[in-house]
Parts: sequence; structure tokens; C-alpha cells
Amino acid sequence: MRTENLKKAKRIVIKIGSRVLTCEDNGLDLDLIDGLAAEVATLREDGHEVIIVSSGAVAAGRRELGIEGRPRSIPQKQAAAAIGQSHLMRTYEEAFGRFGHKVAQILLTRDDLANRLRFLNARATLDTLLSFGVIPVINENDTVVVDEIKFGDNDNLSALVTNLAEAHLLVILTDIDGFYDSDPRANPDARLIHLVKSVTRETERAAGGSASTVGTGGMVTKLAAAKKAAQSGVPTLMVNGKVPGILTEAFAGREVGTLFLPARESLNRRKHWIAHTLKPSGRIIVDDGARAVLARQGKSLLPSGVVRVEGEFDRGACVRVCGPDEIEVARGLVDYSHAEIERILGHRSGEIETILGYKYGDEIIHRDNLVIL
Ligand SMILES: Nc1ncnc2c1ncn2[C@@H]1O[C@H](COP(=O)(O)OP(=O)(O)O)[C@@H](O)[C@H]1O
Ligand SMILES: N[C@@H](CCC(=O)OP(=O)(O)O)C(=O)O
Repeated sequence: MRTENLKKAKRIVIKIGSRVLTCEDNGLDLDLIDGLAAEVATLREDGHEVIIVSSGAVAAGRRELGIEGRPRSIPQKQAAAAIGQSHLMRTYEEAFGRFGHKVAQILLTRDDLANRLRFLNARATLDTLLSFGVIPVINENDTVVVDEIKFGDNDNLSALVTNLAEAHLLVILTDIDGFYDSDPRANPDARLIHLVKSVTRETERAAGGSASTVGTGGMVTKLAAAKKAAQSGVPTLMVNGKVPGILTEAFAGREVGTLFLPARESLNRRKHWIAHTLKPSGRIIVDDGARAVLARQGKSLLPSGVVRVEGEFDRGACVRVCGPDEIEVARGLVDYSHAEIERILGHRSGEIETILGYKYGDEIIHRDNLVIL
């Protein structure tokens, strides 16, 4: 099953973490990058298309700037990313150049992917680069991001890129042999899990954060990424990128690292984008009855099931739908603004026009725009 999942993947996203790319002194590990380039070149020869999501800009740049530990302020981090990103690209260019491959830099913010037009543009650019045989190297545009438009970590970004590029496999390279039943740095008896059929709450409880000064998110964000990829119908392989030849071993069918299987029922690309790429701008609290029909019967959300609305948003915005216990059950695009929903909540759909004087439709969120979480 493992070999089949890997071999049949024509388009692969490979995420390389800061911990993999840097040495003890926090500079870029040039030998390691050369080794990875050789392995990726072999994957290309075997007919795979490869997109790299690479971290390491901040780590590489802070050494250049002589900053010890994590950069203390956001402008410091952004300055480190600016200097480190060009260093990173030069290193990839040289490493892949030895195998006759060209690389292309793509820097993204969450805003770029949340806007459907820019999302489709980014997809077309990626397709074009791949059709020219180029290896795209993607990172977050750290120099300009502020909290509101941040992916936050590259694990998350790599899952969104997997959906963007309609890739068939996500590979996460990190500094540990895979996913363990508890953080091996804290528990020496932790056991490596080779196969995760689905990321459940229990799986999530085993994941800890990052102990390093360069990594962001640790295992928590990696599991979240694997879960998002699974929802696109894509498996995720997590292996130790510090081990020379690890990709070759994995693709030869050896049981290395952790394989996360895709969900049996995957979301279509657009619904995945609604659930994971858009940032919700408010909440709609529904009653028990509405929660049950949304979750079990895949129905649209009607005004009669809404009890409260929180936040300010326009028609077309992405919002969270929560049950009476405030736990999020779904996410979707609204057909009415928060102000309109406040006026029609609790009413039957037939009354919308009388209350507002106009009507866009019977639903607050149509089922085509609604994703059950
Ligand atoms: N259950 C777990 N299994 C494996 N690693 C874990 C677990 N919980 C926490 N970790 C930590 O996650 C770290 C990898 O994440 P991180 O430091 O963010 O690296 P990267 O730069 O690759 O993103 C590991 O070094 C490990 O200490
Ligand atoms: N965009 C940042 C990386 C942030 C990040 O998620 O790092 P990591 O957890 O090491 O993948 C950089 O290039 O330094």
C-alpha cells in the first residue's frame, strides 16, 4: 500500500523544515541541500513533478545579521527573512544546477490564496513552471506578512499548496524519524508510528510543539497539515530529512517514517479552499436541530436554525458555524451579511423578503458553500 501510494504520485509537494536545512551553528547545511537536490533530481528522472515548500529563510538570515536565538522583534524577523531568502534561493539554484534543473521562487501570503482569482493565478503559474520542467520553491512572504494574512507556519502552507497544485502526495521532511506516540525529546520510550489511518483527537494529543529556536509549530502543525492533505484525498509521508538518501529509500518501498492515509471521502478543491485557506470573519451559532441536519444530512443552513451571530461580515464572507456548545461544526460562505442575519434569524425562509424587503435566496449558507468539519 505504501509503495503504491508513493509510486503513483505524479505530482509531489516536498516540505523542508528549518530544522532540516540548518546546522548546529544555524547556517544553511550546504551538504545536506546538495544531497536533497540529488534525490529530487532522481525523482524527476523517474517522472515525478516536484514542488518544494522550503523554510529556512529566517534561520539563514539571522546568522548573516548576527542575531542570536530567535529574532526579538517582528521587523528583525522580517529583515532576517529578506536576507536569508535570497541566500536560500542561491543555494537551491546552485544545488539543482549541478543536475541541470532550474528553480523558481514563489513567495505567498495567505491573502494571495484567499482571493480566488489570485489563487487561480498562482495555480496557473505553478502549472506553467512544471510544464517547463522547473522546480518551484515556495515560502511564506515573511518580509511583508502581518498576523492577519499569515499562514503562520510552513506545514500549513505546504498543505494549502498541495490543494492549490492538485498534488498527489505531500512529503514533510523534518529532523525526527516520523510521528511518535509522544514527543521523543521528552519521553525516551516514545514509539514511532508507521501508519496513521486518520488524524483523530487522540492522535493530536500525542503531538507536542517545537523545542528548537528555528522550528515553528513542531508536530502539532505537521499533524494539522497531514489532516488537511487527507481531506484533499492526498496521503502525507513524514520522514527524517537529516538522513542521507531517505527519499530514495522511501520511494523504493522501505517502511521509513510515518505515512498518513488520505480520507475516504475527500473534499473537492473548492470546499477545501473554503475550509482551510479562507480566514473566517465571524461566527453563527445554531440550535441543536440545525446542527444535526447540517452534520448528518448535508443540508443548507436556513435562518430558522440560527440563534445568534457574532462579528461583522458582508455577504460572501467565510464564517464559522457553531453548535449551542460553541464548538465549530462547519464553515461556509454566507449569502447574507451579519446585519441581515440578525434581522432574519429564527424566522422561516418564506419571511425573509417581508423582513428585509428583498431576498438573495432561502439559505444563510447554501450546502454547496458549506463544509462540515
Ligand atoms: N509526537 C511527536 N513525534 C515526533 N516529534 C514530536 C512529537 N511531538 C513534538 N515533536 C517535536 O517536533 C519537532 C519537529 O518540529 P519542528 O521543530 O517545528 O521542525 P521543522 O523545522 O522540521 O518544522 C521534533 O524535533 C520533536 O521534538
Ligand atoms: N517562513 C519561515 C519558516 C517558518 C516555519 O514554518 O518553519 P518550520 O517549522 O521550520 O517549517 C522561514 O523561511 O524562515
